[in-house]
Amino acid sequence: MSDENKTDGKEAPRRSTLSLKPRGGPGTVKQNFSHGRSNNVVVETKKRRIVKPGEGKSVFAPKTESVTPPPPKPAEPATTPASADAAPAVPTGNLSAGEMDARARALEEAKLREIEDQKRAEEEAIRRANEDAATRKAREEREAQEAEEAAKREAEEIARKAREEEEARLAAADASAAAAAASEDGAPTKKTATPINRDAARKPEQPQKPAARPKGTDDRRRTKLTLSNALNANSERARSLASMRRQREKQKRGGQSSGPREKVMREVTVPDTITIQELANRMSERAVDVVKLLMAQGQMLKPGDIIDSDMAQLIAEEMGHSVVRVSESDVEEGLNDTPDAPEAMEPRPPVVTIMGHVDHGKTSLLDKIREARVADGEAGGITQHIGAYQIERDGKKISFLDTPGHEAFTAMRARGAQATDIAILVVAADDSVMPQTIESIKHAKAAEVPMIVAINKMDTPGADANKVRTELLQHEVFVEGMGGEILDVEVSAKTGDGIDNLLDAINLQSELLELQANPDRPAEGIVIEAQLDKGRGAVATIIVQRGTLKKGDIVVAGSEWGRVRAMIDDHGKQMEEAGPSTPCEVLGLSGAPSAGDQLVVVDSESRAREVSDYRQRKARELEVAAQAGQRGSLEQMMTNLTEKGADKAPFVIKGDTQGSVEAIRSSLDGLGTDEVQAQVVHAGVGGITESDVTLAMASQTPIIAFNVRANKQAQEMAKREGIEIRYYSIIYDLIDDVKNTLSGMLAPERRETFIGYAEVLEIFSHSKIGKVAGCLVTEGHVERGMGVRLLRDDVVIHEGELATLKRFKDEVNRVDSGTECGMAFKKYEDMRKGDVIECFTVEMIERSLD
Ligand SMILES: Nc1nc2c(ncn2[C@@H]2O[C@H](COP(=O)(O)OP(=O)(O)OP(=O)(O)O)[C@@H](O)[C@H]2O)c(=O)[nH]1
Repeated sequence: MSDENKTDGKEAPRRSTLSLKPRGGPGTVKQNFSHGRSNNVVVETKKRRIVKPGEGKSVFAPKTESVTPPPPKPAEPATTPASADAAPAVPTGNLSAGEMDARARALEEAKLREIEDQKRAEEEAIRRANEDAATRKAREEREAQEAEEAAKREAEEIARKAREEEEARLAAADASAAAAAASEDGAPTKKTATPINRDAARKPEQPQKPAARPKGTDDRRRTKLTLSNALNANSERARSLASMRRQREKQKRGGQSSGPREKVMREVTVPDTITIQELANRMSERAVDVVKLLMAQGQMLKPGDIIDSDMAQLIAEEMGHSVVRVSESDVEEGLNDTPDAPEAMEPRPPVVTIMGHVDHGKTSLLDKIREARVADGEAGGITQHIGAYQIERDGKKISFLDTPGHEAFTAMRARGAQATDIAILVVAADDSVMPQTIESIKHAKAAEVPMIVAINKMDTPGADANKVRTELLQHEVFVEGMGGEILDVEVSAKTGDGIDNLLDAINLQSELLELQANPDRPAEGIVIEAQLDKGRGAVATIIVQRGTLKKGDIVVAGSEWGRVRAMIDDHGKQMEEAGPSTPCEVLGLSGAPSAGDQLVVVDSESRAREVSDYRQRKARELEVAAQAGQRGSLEQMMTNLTEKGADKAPFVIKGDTQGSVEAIRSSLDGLGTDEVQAQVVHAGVGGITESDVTLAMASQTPIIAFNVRANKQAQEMAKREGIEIRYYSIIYDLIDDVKNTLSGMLAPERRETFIGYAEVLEIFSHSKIGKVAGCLVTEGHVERGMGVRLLRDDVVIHEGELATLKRFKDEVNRVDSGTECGMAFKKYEDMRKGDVIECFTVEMIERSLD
């Protein structure tokens, strides 16, 4: 495609890029397409607009003006007129050759100048780059300061202008007011006043613009950031938009945090223990500041370390905050400390505990009172659980607690005494005062409950009630018959004689006590016994102490809680509610509480859960602390050291009730000696499960099962792993068995028996045996194979065995007193004339725990 074909016959001269080809006339271009079609396109040429010197700047003018430094300016007129001269030629569309040359020269010069400028800028950049950081920083600071000062000046200027304009406006207003007054006289005044007024009204708007816009806005508009601009030391460096924004942000922030930040004093809630980090958070302080403070006090702690409330309080107060101390135990507040109004109190039945030595007839007596045959159903005929019953006689109720008499149940007796109003001390008339009688007296006295002495088995031939009374005196129990105040009644549980007298005595005593309780309040009681029943879950035997326990109540018992699902009386009947002094079984607890725990009714499940959680946590902490104590405390370490020699027989105990487990545990503890000890690895209530077997496996211990059985899986696992499960239903058998095990572990006793003395008369040397002592047996006899000691001046020099015992030249087994013999020691030859040889035997005797 060529332009010659397209143009209308005229020959277009070939020109360079800067051609002065006639412009302004429309031309046509013919477009040929591959498929033969062609198209004529009209090409319109637009004229370039050349600005005259007077009207504005030439095309090159801005460049020369902004880039060219002042000195070369004189050269400018040469260039500018040239371009200006060329300008008038433009409208015609033709430039002369002279004009062309002038323009080319001007262009050339401009290019040269630009190159020079660039060079200078580069040199300046290098110089700046070489400038050390300190100088640069100083310069930047200076510049910033200058910028600040300039801003200040500008602001002052604006303020001044605004003031002046305000004044002018006021003056104008006055003038217009005057003009208005004058206008009433003639129109000309109005004419003169109007322009002033308009001017004054318009003018204040102008300075408001820069005032509204912060300093730098103008700069931003005015100056474009070019390299030469930026590097020109004379020109003020323009701020970038981002820099402006940053500065504004900084000012905003600075405005907020201007001056020393005011510290916020907080009320810090401090619990029993808290980590440093948490305390810092609650104070809104930095943990590092707290650590620093502690460091200054000589305490090297980390943010994650736990500190107690005292230390936390010190820190918080030191940092200027106030402290509110809360204790976790606060959750227990108000649980059972609400007093009852005297007018709400009503008489309540007495709770009577029957105590005494084993087999003195406690259960039989209670049985007679209840007319039920409880004693028949007991394993081995002994009470192993606490029983709680209520009887009604002549319209008066009496609640009874039967406690076991066996020595193992000390804790249970103590608890019985504590939960009771009156203690009945049963003493068999044919057996008199026995160890557990004495212990029961102590419990009753410790619990400060009045006693009634029931002298039982009065039907037996050897019964001697007075002997009982006299013996009781020794234990400071002064019965009525002996001039004291304690009621005593002679009874026979077998015949029923004296039972009425006993019940009368109980009623009399309870009247004296004036027992009262408020039945119209949420119930509180004490757990007498608790067990895990396979079908019924956790079952707690309780005695209500005040208030009335109802089915559906939400209760907390120790660390367990639950909704009372059912209540069962001592006859196995369901109850809807249980008033003060009523014994009952409670079903529905989350687990078996401990005997002696308080049972309290609470208003909501959340409250119950809160208290239960707190108590469980506390129990765990205690356990951990105890374990930590075992590991870490010096006292414990010393104990461990002294106990190191003792062999331990570990056991896992599972029992039917809390009380029996407790009893077994304390009995086993009591069996230990300095040499052997029973160690209870785990003790719990309920049947044996796989986890018990796992525990037993870990320490290779047998499992002691008291009145409980292993489930199928546990049985199989125990069989597979070779873990022995020993089943018992009588506590005597259990204790005897453990005793035997411990006895088996006792090291046999070494018993030495003296046989005879022989005096060394002479020392001979034998070629085969070595040194042989010629002796005379002075006492007893000496025997081959026995132990011998060499004594010199009654001091043992050597102990060993005889290598030879000769009579003349023959080896003999025994040499009697008054006979001479030759004796040699095994591996010892330093015998001397005058030494004495002691002969003895050693026996190893098996021992047992008594
Ligand atoms: N002759 C006679 N025997 C009695 C009398 N009271 C109890 N016994 C017998 O004494 C034995 C022990 O009686 P328990 O009632 O089991 O004695 P306990 O004090 O309850 O014993 P533990 O529950 O083991 O503390 C039983 O064989 C009774 O038959 C009594 O008044 N007269």
